[in-house]
Amino acid sequence: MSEDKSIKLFKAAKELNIGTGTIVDFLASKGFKIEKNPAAKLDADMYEALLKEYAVDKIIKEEAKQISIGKIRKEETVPATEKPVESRRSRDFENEEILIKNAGTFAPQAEKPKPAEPAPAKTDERSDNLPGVKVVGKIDLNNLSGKPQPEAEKPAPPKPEPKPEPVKTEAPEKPAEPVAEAKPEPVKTEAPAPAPPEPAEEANDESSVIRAKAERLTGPNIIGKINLPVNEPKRNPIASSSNTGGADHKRKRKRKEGGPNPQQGGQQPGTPGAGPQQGGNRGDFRGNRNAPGGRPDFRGNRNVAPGTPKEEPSEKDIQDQIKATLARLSGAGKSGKFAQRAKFRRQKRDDVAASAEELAMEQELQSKVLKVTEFVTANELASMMDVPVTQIISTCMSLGMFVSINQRLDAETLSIVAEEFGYQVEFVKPQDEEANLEEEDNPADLIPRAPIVTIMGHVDHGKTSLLDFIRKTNVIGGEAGGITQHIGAYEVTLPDNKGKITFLDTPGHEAFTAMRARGAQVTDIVIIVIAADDSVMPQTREAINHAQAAGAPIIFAFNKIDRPGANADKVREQLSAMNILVEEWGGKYQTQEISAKTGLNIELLLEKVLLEAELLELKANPKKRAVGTVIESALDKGRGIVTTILVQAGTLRVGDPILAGCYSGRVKALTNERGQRVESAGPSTPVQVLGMQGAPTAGDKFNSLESEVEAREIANKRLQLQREQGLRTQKHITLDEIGRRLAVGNFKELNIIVKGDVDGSIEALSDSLLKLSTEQIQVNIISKGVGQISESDVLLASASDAIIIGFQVRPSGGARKLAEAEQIDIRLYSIIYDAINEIKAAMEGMLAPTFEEKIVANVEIRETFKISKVGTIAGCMVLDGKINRNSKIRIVREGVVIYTGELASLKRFKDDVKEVATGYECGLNIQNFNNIEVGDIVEAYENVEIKRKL
Ligand SMILES: Nc1nc2c(ncn2[C@@H]2O[C@H](COP(=O)(O)OP(=O)(O)OP(=O)(O)O)[C@@H](O)[C@H]2O)c(=O)[nH]1
Repeated sequence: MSEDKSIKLFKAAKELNIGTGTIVDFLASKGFKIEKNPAAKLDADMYEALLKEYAVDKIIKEEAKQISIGKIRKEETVPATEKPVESRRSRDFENEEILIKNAGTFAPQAEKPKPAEPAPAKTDERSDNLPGVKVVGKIDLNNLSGKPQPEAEKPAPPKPEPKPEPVKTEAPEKPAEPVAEAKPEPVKTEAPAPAPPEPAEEANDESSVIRAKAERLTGPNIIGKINLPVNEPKRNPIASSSNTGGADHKRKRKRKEGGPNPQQGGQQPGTPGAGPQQGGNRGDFRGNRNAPGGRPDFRGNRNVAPGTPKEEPSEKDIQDQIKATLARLSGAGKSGKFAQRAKFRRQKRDDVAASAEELAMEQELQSKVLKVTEFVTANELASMMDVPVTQIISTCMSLGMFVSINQRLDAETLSIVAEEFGYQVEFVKPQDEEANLEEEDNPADLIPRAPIVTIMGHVDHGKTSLLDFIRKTNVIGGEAGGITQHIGAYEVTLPDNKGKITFLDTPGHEAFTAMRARGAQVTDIVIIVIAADDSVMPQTREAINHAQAAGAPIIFAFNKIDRPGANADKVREQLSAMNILVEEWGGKYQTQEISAKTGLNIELLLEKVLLEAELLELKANPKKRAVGTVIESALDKGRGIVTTILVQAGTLRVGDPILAGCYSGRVKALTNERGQRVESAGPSTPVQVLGMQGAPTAGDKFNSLESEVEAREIANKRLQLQREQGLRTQKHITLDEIGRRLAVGNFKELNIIVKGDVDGSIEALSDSLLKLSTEQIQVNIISKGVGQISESDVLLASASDAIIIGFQVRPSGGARKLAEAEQIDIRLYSIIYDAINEIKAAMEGMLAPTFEEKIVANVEIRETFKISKVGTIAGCMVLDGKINRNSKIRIVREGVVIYTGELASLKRFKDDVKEVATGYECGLNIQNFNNIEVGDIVEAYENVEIKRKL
């Protein structure tokens, strides 16, 4: 391998427009030994052999670049070229798919090379056919990049070509137009490129060789200016997958990618159908970035990417970059990916001064996955994808949506639009972004914590009694009085320092099912109360399901065993029928027979809870910033928003900045369930917090943060998202839904604004109201919140035709006046069921009434008289009821209705009367009906309006 005459494998590949794998294979078949390393050098013999074999490919490539199709045609050139073209074409068919894909853009160059690549046998034919063409060989593919490359010239010793790159750029564009005119067969499109190959000089000789087919290459040629192949990385992996001896497809791909890379890069992104401009733009964009980069290197093994500005990357560079690129492409595990990225960047820094940052950005941009939260605006999406926002808007229009620049798009639209531009969308929830809110635990800091217990069960089975009993009787060492405050959770200490248990005081009312479900999520252990004098009821099953879904161990408390009819075994049996086997029967579920009323065995029950907790090995780290769950939040007259939270880990202290749901704040004061001020609250401690700036929802995660500013920022972000989501989910109904409603007819909506004192009640009330929705009336809760009914609530109600329901809250003075002025209905309640019932009644009032037929009288016909011009007159007796002159009537003869109509007259003696009551005689005749007979019954009826019930 002499220094000067030798040429590196990748350069030869580039020059000859074939894959390195192909070269290695070919050389091996000719008895040459060469490594697969792209940096391996070929000696003169090898290169000559290659040249001989693959001259055609080279020529094709050159032709593609330099042909100005129009001229060529004029000059003719058909004869010589035709043959080769055909042979190529036939080969091309195999690659058709691939070619077609590229056709849109760089087809000309890329395709041409492919045909040549296939089987070695074919290449032979070509070389035979194209002896004259060989002259072309001298053209440097390197020039494609637009810069004359000295190296390129060197490598092509046989025919050094002075041709500069500019030729290439021009060539592609020109051909485009001619193609359109040319209108050769579609298949040939690719062929044309090869034909026109040579530069000016060669053109003369080759002109004969060139075929009209060149036309096809036209349109897409935008390529010319692009330096780097954008998609190369993707292709590369594919190409690389095919090793040296690979099948034809593989080679073909390689060629496409390898040879024409610079241009292809630009085109690839765009699908064939896509506007060439777009594709080209992107290509350029990326191309530039990638140019220096690892992509070419990635190929390293087989094809070194053409047009790499870098000089001879070292082995190590190549290997590193291959790894980095592979990692990027495979989207492998984050850590790996990041590590690779970092490495990749570092290398760049060394190799290409000042390009490190650019590279990082490039990589971000290369990534085809957009991480977005739902509802990014059209403009943001456009900038993320680096396309003009107008394109986003027009894409949306094509989807039938008219969006403005700043309009936020929902998840579905985002996905569709991004896909349209070749991107994938990954939705990131704000929580995900904030995953680091909680500090990591150091195992050494973990200490046991009290279990958190929820009591569930069917209505009236004794949950409240049990909670009350525990609350009242468990008094911490000597303190008088039990737990007086109801804050949604409380902690009890068992006598003799047996331990502590935290109870979630979730009511068992049906309307609170939603809350209970949440309760189960923070709950470690569930006590399910079943009245022993009753049986397993629907809500018992529901409770069991909730607990099992939450993966919480269950302890059954068979309550009311003080009652005579109590039969705990019957309940055990029913449980076993549900596949729940209690301990006494060999199962795993602990049970305890208790009486919540007398307090019997409750201590034993609590000990079993502790036992269960012991098995769970509940631990938490009290040393970190507090993390917990909101149990309840309420508006307190003197204190503002009072939030009960359950600290699950860490310690909450007065002064801590806090974040819960969409609200932030700073702990002003902490109080326990006894109303006592405390300075801090550790794991498993329920505590009331003053200082939140808004009322979070029960079940929201609670965090204490380092800075209040950070908390506020996150809260604002969440609030914004929530508002947007609320807006979106509120009033938007689908066309289908509208259609369905129209079909139902008389569809009505009842918009309600719910305000209340306690978050839990608001939730429960809202849920219950929503459940009132029927086919005819849709209930919408357009707003709900803790606090006084404000003027803005009234304005909202006015704007959306809503009524306002206040649960344990009152309107402000201003709101009251405004409501009067706006005629907004404000209803105030203290009992959830009252609210529900009244709304239900109101909804019934909204329903169009139905009419029911009511028979008001039966009249027997005793005599008939026929009077000319008047018709048949009947003498009758009112058997029952009262017949009215305006009543509708039916004639019933022997039990069969023979006519339905109206009275023409109703008389008592000779006088017209309005009505005749039971037991009186009367005369009547019937409109348009004279066929009445003695013995017929005239049945008078009315349609009575019946109010509909829901
Ligand atoms: N005899 C007897 N009565 C009990 C016992 N436990 C509860 N009760 C009675 O059963 C009724 C219902 O008890 P609650 O504690 O209100 O039942 P609950 O499950 O909380 O009912 P909801 O709150 O409506 O879901 C009350 O009248 C209690 O006095 C008990 O152990 N023995």
